[in-house]
Amino acid sequence: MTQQAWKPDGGGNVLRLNPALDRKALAEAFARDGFVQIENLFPDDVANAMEAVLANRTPWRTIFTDNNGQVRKYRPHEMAALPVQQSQQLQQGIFRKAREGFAFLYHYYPMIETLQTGEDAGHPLHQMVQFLNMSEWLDFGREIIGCDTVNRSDAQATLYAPGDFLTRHDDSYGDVVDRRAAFVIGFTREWKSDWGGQLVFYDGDAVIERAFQPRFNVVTFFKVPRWHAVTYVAPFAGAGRYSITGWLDHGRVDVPG
Ligand SMILES: O=C(O)CCC(=O)C(=O)O
Ligand SMILES: [Fe+2]
Repeated sequence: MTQQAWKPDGGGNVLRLNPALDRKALAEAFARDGFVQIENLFPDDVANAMEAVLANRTPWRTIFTDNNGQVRKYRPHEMAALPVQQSQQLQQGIFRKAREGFAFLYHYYPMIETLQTGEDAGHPLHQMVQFLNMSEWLDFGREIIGCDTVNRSDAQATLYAPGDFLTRHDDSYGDVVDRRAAFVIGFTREWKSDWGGQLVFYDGDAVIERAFQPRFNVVTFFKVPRWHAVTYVAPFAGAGRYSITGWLDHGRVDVPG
């Protein structure tokens, strides 16, 4: 598969990784700790273009668990059309579920699904998800996580806006796709720790092992299953938390090339 020029803003950015990453050292860190954080993942021009796409050109949808734990998805116009009373009821249901256990509310863009259906044809995130399924990324991921059999990136773009969260879970997803590692590629600049939105690792329910601040052009790989969460983004947060998140797994490769 040849790599196409990536032109989110009429420029000629070609999606590619920073060639200077010390893969061997990063793989050693992952093998030792079960996670690794990698700065400067993409060259600056790619990271900047990606940030512009996420901040300005992505038709974010809303996804959440309702009071029965059912996943609900809304497109922007559907969210906007909800009567105030109904949206307040939904909000209360989300809170009730989150109080008890697993629940979430965030914004997302399903890159694979829209690529398959032809929706938003030509959107730059489609090239991103194709890149995440090309050998440059898959070879890199296989080397970092020390698993040479993973054959797919399942991925989506996410925005955690003020009020968004994802409670504690472990990313296990049955045996069908056999996820080996999660990745979170951050495109968030100048975040303050008080704004929440940290990726947190837990030991059981009680001990916080580690918390990662949203950052720009930094990827976090972690071995799954592992208990983790995205903490509530404060109502006073001054920015959105933008990421490309996904898993390296053994799924059927169904991303059109
Ligand atoms: O955005 C993150 O930091 C993690 C997201 C996550 O855990 C998930 O989508 O399963
Ligand atoms: Fe997760």
